[in-house]
Amino acid sequence: MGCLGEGHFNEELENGVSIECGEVGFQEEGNTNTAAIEDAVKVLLVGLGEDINREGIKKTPLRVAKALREGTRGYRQKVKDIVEGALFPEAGLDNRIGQAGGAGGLVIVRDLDLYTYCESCLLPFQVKCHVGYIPSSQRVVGLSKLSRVADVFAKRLQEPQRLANEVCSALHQGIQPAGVAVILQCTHIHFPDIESIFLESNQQGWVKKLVSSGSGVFENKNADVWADFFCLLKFRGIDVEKISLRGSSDQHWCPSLSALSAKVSSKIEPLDPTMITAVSSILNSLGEDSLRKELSGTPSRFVKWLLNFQSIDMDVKLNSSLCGRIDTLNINREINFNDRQIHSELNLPFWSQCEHHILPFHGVVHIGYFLSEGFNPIGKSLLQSIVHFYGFKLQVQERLTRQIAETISPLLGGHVIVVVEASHTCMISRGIEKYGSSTATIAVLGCFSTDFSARAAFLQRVASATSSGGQQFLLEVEMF
Ligand SMILES: Nc1nc2c(ncn2[C@@H]2O[C@H](COP(=O)(O)OP(=O)(O)OP(=O)(O)O)[C@@H](O)[C@H]2O)c(=O)[nH]1
Ligand SMILES: [Zn+2]
Repeated sequence: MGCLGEGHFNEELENGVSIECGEVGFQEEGNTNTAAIEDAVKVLLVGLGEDINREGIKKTPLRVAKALREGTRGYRQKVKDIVEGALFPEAGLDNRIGQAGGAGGLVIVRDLDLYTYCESCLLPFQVKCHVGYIPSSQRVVGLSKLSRVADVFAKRLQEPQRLANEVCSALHQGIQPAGVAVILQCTHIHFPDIESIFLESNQQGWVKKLVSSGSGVFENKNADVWADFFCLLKFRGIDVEKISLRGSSDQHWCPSLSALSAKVSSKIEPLDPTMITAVSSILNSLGEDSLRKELSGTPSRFVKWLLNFQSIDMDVKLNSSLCGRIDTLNINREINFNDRQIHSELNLPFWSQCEHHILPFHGVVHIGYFLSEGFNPIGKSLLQSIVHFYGFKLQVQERLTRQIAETISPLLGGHVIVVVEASHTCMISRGIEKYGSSTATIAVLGCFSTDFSARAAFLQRVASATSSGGQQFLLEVEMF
């Protein structure tokens, strides 16, 4: 496949793996590309109707440019340099029948967490990577290099099967083993259906795809050695035996290509051509060819995704919902503290876009309130609309939490608690790369701000409805 030594640029690498070329010109080229991406991001922000001098997003173009350069650094890395210096002699079996050590003993590294950019929509997708190889010629490779090589190809615009093939092929060429096997469990964010999302909230979830690639003795999909690989994965609770080793024939791994998404997106066309040109110029600045077949629709798909967060239509929807609501309610009545019933609506999904990095963050909102006398409970669909209204914007989580609380508070008499739980792609796919991390924020208004027991009662209700985390914590405390 010609992956070994492949790279569009040979500049100094961000992860310090290899410095192929110390020429000053490459640094300058990097700066020029970063500046070009910044300019393009400004065009996108303006297209979304944002004020690019607003405090929260002033630095966003630079952050996005840095994130994209970092997320595609694989174009500037060379596999050869990574592997070559880390091949170590290791004995095989001495005059016995069998395979072991540097001559035939299967080695696998499991659960490598990677992030890569989807070439169809430019959103990051998560990859759990398992790599195996069978050493030959009495030599083994440094374990970390399996991960580093996988990362070289993850840090490019990718599609799952191609990523698996490229990692497999590059390792095979670099190590020259008896065979290499790669299994990837890929998880792509789902695209919200912005039109119907107000009607049904069942828009959570992920698109998952499992792919594999094998070389040498792993080329035969029925080889016993694959069974060994699967069993070693099972030790970690990973059951991939049912995967089609011939590769999935799913037409649309990326939700942006699905029929539903196309239908939804068609409703927010026509797209601003300057935004599309801006995304094309970003692709070129990253070292890609925006005319490459697989990338030809990517700029418009990315712009369509972004326009979800313009939320013009939803202003009207929310205002009409709220006006209708406020007309039928009395405002400023005291809460009946004798009846301490906390009304709650848990797990309302939301989608948002981090205004610092223009990357998705999404999760659920839990709302609790005391109903003041003379007020009526708010139905789930109105709460969900409010959540979506403040979600579909360039946001930060604290502001989202506050805005939801402030909006529903006058509709209920002022005693409201709102908890937002979210995964931030910018915390996971880039920068600090805290896989599995999530963020929770709380806003408390009225008596929830002073009455600890009311707060605790609501939070306990959320804990028992959503996970067993609370119990685990108690057990840990008892151990001390
Ligand atoms: N408070 C808050 N911070 C957020 C939210 N979303 C993203 N961020 C943070 O915004 C900050 C931006 O920090 P900067 O130092 O300007 O940008 P950066 O260099 O990309 O930061 P790193 O993420 O640390 O690499 C980061 O710490 C992000 O984690 C959010 O909803 N709320
Ligand atoms: Zn995609």
